[in-house]
Amino acid sequence: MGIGDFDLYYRDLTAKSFELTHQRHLKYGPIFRLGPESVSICDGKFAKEILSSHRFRKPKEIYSHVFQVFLPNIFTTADPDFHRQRKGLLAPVFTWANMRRIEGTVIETGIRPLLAKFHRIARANAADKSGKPAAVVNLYKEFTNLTFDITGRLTFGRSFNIINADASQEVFDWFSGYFYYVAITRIFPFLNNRPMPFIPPVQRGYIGRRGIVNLAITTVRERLDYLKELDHAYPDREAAAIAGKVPHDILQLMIDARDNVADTSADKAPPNLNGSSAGPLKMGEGRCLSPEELASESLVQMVAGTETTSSALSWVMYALLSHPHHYQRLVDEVLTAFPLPVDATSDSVDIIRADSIKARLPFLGAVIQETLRYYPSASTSIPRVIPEGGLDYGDYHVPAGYYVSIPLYATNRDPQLWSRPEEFIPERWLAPVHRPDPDSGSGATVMDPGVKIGIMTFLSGPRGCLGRNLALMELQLTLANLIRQFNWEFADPANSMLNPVEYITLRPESKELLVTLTPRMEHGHNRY
Ligand code: HEM
Repeated sequence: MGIGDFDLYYRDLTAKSFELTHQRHLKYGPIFRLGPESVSICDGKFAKEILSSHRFRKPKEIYSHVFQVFLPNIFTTADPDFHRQRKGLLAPVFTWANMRRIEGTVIETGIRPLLAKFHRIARANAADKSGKPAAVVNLYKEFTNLTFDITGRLTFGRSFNIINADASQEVFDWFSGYFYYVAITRIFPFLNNRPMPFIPPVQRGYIGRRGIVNLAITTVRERLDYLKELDHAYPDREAAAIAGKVPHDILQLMIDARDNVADTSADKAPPNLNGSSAGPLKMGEGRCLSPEELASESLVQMVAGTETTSSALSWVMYALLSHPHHYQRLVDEVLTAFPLPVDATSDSVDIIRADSIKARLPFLGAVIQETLRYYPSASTSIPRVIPEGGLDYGDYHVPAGYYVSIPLYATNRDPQLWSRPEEFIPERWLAPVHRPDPDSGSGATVMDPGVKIGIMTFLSGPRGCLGRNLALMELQLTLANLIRQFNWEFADPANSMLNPVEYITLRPESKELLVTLTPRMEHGHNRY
């Protein structure tokens, strides 16, 4: 272990690595040495070049540790051929057209139950002696439960129903145990992969990992058995779909996905869960994912897609409530575009859909983008291995084999790309803003260069986020509908400041975003 490693652990332990790296870039410029064999580069345009191809590979040991719960998968692989093939199969699953297909599932599993729960809470409050429907909830926790239920339903084919659960669910404990385990075994690798009954948190993580792997395998098996039965009952899949028997979720889209390359050799056909070959694929069908590969991809989506999205939801609400004029502008936009019918009741009010939200709520889009810039859910530094020939940046040459890290939080606040980067300004996404010229003191009114280049929050290039469209759809649906149906305020305005900390994702240190909700229908005809 070198001095650089101590620095790395120090930064990890503070949970403020994102902020420390940002401060160092402001002090030392766009490049500095991060460790004995690694550099950090904060330069949006250059980062895009690095990420535009597979030349700068993922360091296998770092990625497999966190994201390889089971088999190598799209997230953990460092092999360009494996990745190209897997992304070729999975990227079409996450197109907007497919998001529309699964939107109903997202609404029924997550958005509607959450709205109903908030109405229930308000109704219960109104029934007590205060008579007021306003009620306090911890939005951070509610959003964690929401995205857990949605991703679980989409990738495991079943809702864990945590939104409505009174007690913690076993599966939720498995995942949280696993996340904690990953954090500990990263610092103490010798604890990895073995039962540790005398160290309860490690043992919990060990059990958690076994639990989620078994669950993923069982889920895929059950779905494949179900589809076999369907094939017996209906002449073809289209007839089954018309009868409403084909599930609308990501698991199904992954099962149906084929790559463009026809592969007729038996030895390349995917093995089944018992390890034997599933037999040759039919000509022209292309390769599909084996059951084990499906289980592995479902798992990594669960790991990569829940806390990232719930963190983004919490930070949007926090940013809005900390900037009441932005909040008010958004409320006006939502209620003008989608007024509540005067006789609306909590049960009858419709849910606004993603296409209408995108078309009619531009300020919401800007607020989401600005929050993803300002509080990137994955605020960490993204490491890549420098290929043969080394890396030239300005006057510097960094040798092959070193790591280059791209700090997402710092790049999203790079003054070269964003005017007044430390301010939360959603308007920058809609219209030119004043960019002061540091030399002349004057300036110009132009679009921020960062708007054109784009935020780094989902990364970019071939290794960019697979679930970006899904995350954006979840954000739009949740925020538009929550803001339309309820008014939101900090529960304790005098103590509302949150301290962001980084534990893989950026979250409030307290794990709390305490807010008061008041149903808007209360002011019309409908009452509790
Ligand atoms: C606001 C929410 C999200 C954010 C900020 C986010 C961010 C990111 C980032 C920064 C990466 C690159 C990581 C790296 O290379 O180290 C990534 C990759 C990935 N994300 Fe997301 N993500 C989000 C939601 C999701 C969702 C909902 C899913 C799926 C259900 C998902 C699945 C993945 C996968 C599979 C990869 C690996 C892609 C590849 O290597 O080709 N993410 N995400």
